[in-house]
Amino acid sequence: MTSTRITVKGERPYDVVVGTGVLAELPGLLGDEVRTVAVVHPAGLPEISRPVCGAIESAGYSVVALPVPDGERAKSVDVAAELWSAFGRYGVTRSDAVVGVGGGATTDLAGFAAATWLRGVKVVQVPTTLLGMVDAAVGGKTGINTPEGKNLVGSFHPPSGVLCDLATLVSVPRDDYVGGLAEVIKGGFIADPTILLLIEDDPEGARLPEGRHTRALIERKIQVKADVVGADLRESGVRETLNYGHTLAHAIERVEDYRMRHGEAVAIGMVYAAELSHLSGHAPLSLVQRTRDILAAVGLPTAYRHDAWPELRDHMRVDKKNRGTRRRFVILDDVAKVTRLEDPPEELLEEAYRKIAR
Ligand SMILES: NC(=O)c1ccc[n+]([C@@H]2O[C@H](COP(=O)([O-])OP(=O)(O)OC[C@H]3O[C@@H](n4cnc5c(N)ncnc54)[C@H](O)[C@@H]3O)[C@@H](O)[C@H]2O)c1
Ligand SMILES: O=C(O)C(=O)C[C@@H](O)[C@H](O)[C@H](O)COP(=O)(O)O
Ligand SMILES: [Zn+2]
Repeated sequence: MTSTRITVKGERPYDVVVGTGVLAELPGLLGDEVRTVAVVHPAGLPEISRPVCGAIESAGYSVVALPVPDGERAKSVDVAAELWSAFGRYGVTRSDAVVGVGGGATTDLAGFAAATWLRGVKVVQVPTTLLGMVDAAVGGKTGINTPEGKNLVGSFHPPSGVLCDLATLVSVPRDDYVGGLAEVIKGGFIADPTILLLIEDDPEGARLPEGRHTRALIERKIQVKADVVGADLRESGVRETLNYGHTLAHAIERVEDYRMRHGEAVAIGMVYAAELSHLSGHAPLSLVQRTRDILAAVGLPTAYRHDAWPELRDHMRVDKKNRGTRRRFVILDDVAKVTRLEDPPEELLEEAYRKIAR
């Protein structure tokens, strides 16, 4: 299988490499100056970290494998502090590097640890879930959660490269894989309508790493993300579009104490954002229906608890897109036509919630 390279532009451009056998590129990305490489990986998945450590070791680097808790539990200040201690103990210097291997939670944490250690060391990301490949590992947004909310502490720290080994996707649990489809579908709604057509053509296949359109979907979504973050790394404009559906999603994740998958929360959040787009007079009703249909077709949720609104409304107040007391939402005029809803009235927000409540 040949590899595809998608370049992310910016101050220091880098490539996202998609294919199999892509770990061969690791030494080239680490370069000659690096001596010690800290490999951050989920503790329970030695089979995905072992080949990465092997590729680094056999290229002559000194490898420090640093296991972290699985999934979202890794994104805490305590786990970040453990990594800082380990970096200190093993002598990770400014000319060394961190490699993040795992799902989006692990790459967010690894990126954050790399961004903050010695004020920033090199990081290479090796995402091993669909969501990690098409979204989390690309674009340099790193972060951890705090008791107040999702990703509230973090930094923009682009990787030197992203290696997506498609073979790793076969062991991803089905629900985690499908969760990643929410971010793929988001890419369709905000920028690339072909993504929606490919999923609508074969929703069953979209749920599988070996699906007919899987590779095209992965590459197209990475291209959407690369285009956006290449133009606006620090989210001063167009990057906000990647947050479509996330205002409610992050509030749901917080209410669920991070036990709901990010992708599932994003799916519900996108139905809410579509309802908001329609109720505010921006998008046609057909956009709301299409959102529900495509998400349901791949098995993603489209509704949430009817009694959760007061809690969700409060959590949405800490969203990063807000400015002072002014609340801001990413909404659509139509597919691939993104706009913002500035300070909508409380009643409108609640009315949109009623449409997705069950
Ligand atoms: N930084 C960004 O721009 C960005 C973008 C989107 C999402 N995110 C973040 O990404 C996270 C969600 O990522 P996710 O969906 O990958 O979840 P995750 O990292 O929790 O991974 C899901 C599960 O799959 C397991 N896993 C990973 N690779 C595997 C493999 N190859 N085989 C078997 N199991 C494997 C993980 O250990 C975990 O249990 C959230 O924290 C979200 O906030 C960040
Ligand atoms: O890369 C971005 O920018 C995104 O918004 C992508 C989102 O899918 C991702 O979940 C991101 O972590 C959310 O960012 P946040 O700044 O709202 O925490
Ligand atoms: Zn997301």
